[in-house]
Order: sequence, then structure tokens, then C-alpha cells
Amino acid sequence: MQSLTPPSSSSYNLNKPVIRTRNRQQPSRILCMYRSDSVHFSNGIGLSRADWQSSCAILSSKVVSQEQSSDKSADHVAAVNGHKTSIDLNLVPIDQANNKPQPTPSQKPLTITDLSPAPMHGSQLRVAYQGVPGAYSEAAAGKAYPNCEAIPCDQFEVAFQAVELWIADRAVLPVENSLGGSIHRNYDLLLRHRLHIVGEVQLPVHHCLLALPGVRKEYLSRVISHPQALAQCELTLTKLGLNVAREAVDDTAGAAEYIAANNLRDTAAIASARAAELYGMQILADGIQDDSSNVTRFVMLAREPIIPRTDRPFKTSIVFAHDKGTSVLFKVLSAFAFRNISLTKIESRPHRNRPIRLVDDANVGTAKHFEYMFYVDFEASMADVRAQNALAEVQEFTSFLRVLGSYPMDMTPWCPSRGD
Ligand SMILES: O=C(O)C(=O)C[C@]1(C(=O)O)C=C[C@@H](O)C=C1
Repeated sequence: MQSLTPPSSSSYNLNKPVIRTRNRQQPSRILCMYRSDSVHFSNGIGLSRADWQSSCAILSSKVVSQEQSSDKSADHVAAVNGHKTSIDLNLVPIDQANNKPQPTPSQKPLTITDLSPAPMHGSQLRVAYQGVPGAYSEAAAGKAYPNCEAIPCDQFEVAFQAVELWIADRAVLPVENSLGGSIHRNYDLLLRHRLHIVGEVQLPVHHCLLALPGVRKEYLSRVISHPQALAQCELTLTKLGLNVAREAVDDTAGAAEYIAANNLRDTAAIASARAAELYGMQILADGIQDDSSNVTRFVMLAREPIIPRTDRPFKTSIVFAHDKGTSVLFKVLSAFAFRNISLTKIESRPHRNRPIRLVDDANVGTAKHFEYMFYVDFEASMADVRAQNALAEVQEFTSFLRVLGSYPMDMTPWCPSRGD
């Protein structure tokens, strides 16, 4: 199993080990664990657990929406995520009249525990996040799962692996910020890993400028923080007269920890008030984000998808591509527009497997088109027939389609960050 080690040279003992990539000393053992897990959960039809999980959200609801249709269409549906199988995917029967999932005689009615399975090891949910204690991601983990055990990881990738290897039950990862935009790394990782989005939280982000006790603004020659935090405070730093070097580090709280551990009196960090408290820093300026309504959206990831519902607002996240390029985009978006399904987010990322498509024309030469993966979030549950029909249509237009998750929207009342 992946080993846990205490944080680097920090003199602060927070009793919270950070999972670090450099301690992945036994890849073969990790691989074995994963394989045996797949075998153990295999459903006897040749699909691994991971395959089954990634297929089930879209496949189950689509098959159910076409309950009366032929075997041929079931095969067709089962190819949506690239898995050709005759598996019975009739997992979430839909009452078409009420547009609600219905229990069948062989199924127990759903309870709240079905929607958010309890951890197998005890009552406290273990939630992996990137950063060290005091990071905003830790606060997001606490908002998503009050009373959870937050597990710090030194990289996003490690947070994904912590869940895959059963070290954690969930990962909480930032995907976009209202000022800084998308956190692209996490979009790429969502595709590379087989975890499911099971929820979202939006966290007001209130940045502070932190320095060692006694340090004044005039002494500073640099400010360090997470690149997103530096971007979110760019104008305010200038307004404060801080024309100092800005340097990116892995996370906001880690910046504060680093300054404290190395007694750096010429360096300030952009981080939370909680980080100031944890690492014995003073707050030189409070609320330094360029916009008072600065919000970061985080998604929660799990090994299992949740069962989509229609009795509360849900969002669904998908990723798709087409081997004929971007011309498909308009058609895909129209599938949602015709059904009055609002999109809340669209993002494109390079198609890593095939980044460039060459189109040769003997007369004029060779066009080099960049290829993309498109990520779309829309406001509907996969248990909603409108979403099922929209995705059935999207499937016709795309060569790759994966549902990343269908999950409750964060509807907590707007509560701007402290001091605004
Ligand atoms: O560094 C942190 O404290 C984080 O949690 C990371 C992160 C990010 O990746 O965007 C999260 C929220 C803020 O937007 C700034 C940084």
C-alpha cells in the first residue's frame, strides 16, 4: 500500500501525514491490488469493475428509457462508452409518466445510504484533497462532508490514486474558479482515471496576505502562492503597492507553511486565515481577491457513481470527442438546446491520443487541425428522460462519449466570503 510520510521540513506537527508521490515505491504491488480488486468484483461477463462503473450511469438510464426497444438498440447503447457487451444494464427503471426512478419487485426502495454509500471501514469518511491543512481544498472537503477525515495529498494525481487504492473514500478537487477559470489539470485527470463525480461544492474563497509576525509590507521582496490564488489577487497586490516577484507553489497553505518553516522574512504568502492560524503567521491584508464574490467550484469523486434522482436539482458532466473534429460541436449543443436543458459549463482540452488531424488537399497543401475533448456540464439528472434522449442523440454525433457523473447541484444559499 502507498506509504504515508509526515510533511517535509515543517516544524509544525499537525498530526496529518501528507500522501506524497515520491513515496510510491511499490508500483507492482499497487497494480496487483488493483487487479485483484477488479477480479473480485467482476460480474462474470468479462467486464472489470472499472469498466462497469464507467458505463453504468449513462448505459443504465439509456437502456431503461428504451425499455421496449429491440436487442439491437441495447447493443447500440452498450457501445456508448466504447464497451461492446450484452450486459443487462437495466439498473434504474424509470417511471416515464412521473419521470422518476421506480423500484422493481426485486429491488429494495432506495434509501439515503444508497445514494451516498457509507465507508466500509467505519463511520468517518476519508476525503483526499491536494494541499496541506489550511488549503481551500481542505475547507471544501469539510463543506462537502462535515466531520470527514481530510487526507492531504501533495498532487491532484495522488488524490485520485488515494481513492482508487481505497486509501480514501472520496477525493475533492477544484475544477474552476470564478476569476481564474478552469483548473485544466483536473479535467485531464478526470478523463485519465475511472472515478465518478458524485457531487459538487462551491466555496467562497477569501484570500489573505500572510507574513511572519513583525514583518511589514515594505520588507517584502516576493509573494508566493498557488498559481490560481496569485491570479485571483493580481490587481489587488499591485494596488497594495506590492511590486514584488510572484512565485507559484503547489498550494496556498503550503506557501504559508514553507515561509514559517524557513523563517523567510522577505516573503509573503496568499492563503486562508486558517493557514495563518495553523502556521503562526500574521495577516497583513485581508480579503485581497480581486472580486469579493470569488468562488471556486470543487467536485467530489468516488469509485462508485451515485444513482441519479429527479426530486432535486442535478447536474450531469460528460466528455466527448469526434474523429471528424470540431464540426460536431454545434450538433451536440443543439441536442440540449432543443430540450431546454441549460449548459452550465463547456471546456475543451487537447485530444491527447490524437492532438492533430491532417487534411490533405493536393492543390492547396495540408491543413493541420487541432483535436479536442469537449467537457460539458448540463442542468439535468440522468434519471430525467430529457437528458437520456439528449445523450442518445449526442451519441449519434460523437465517436467517444463518457458520463463523468450525475450528481446533486450545490444549492447552498449565496454567502459571500467573510468580510465582504
Ligand atoms: O491551494 C489551495 O489552497 C487550493 O485548495 C487550490 C486552489 C485551486 O486549485 O484553485 C483552490 C481554491 C483557490 O481557488 C485557490 C487554489
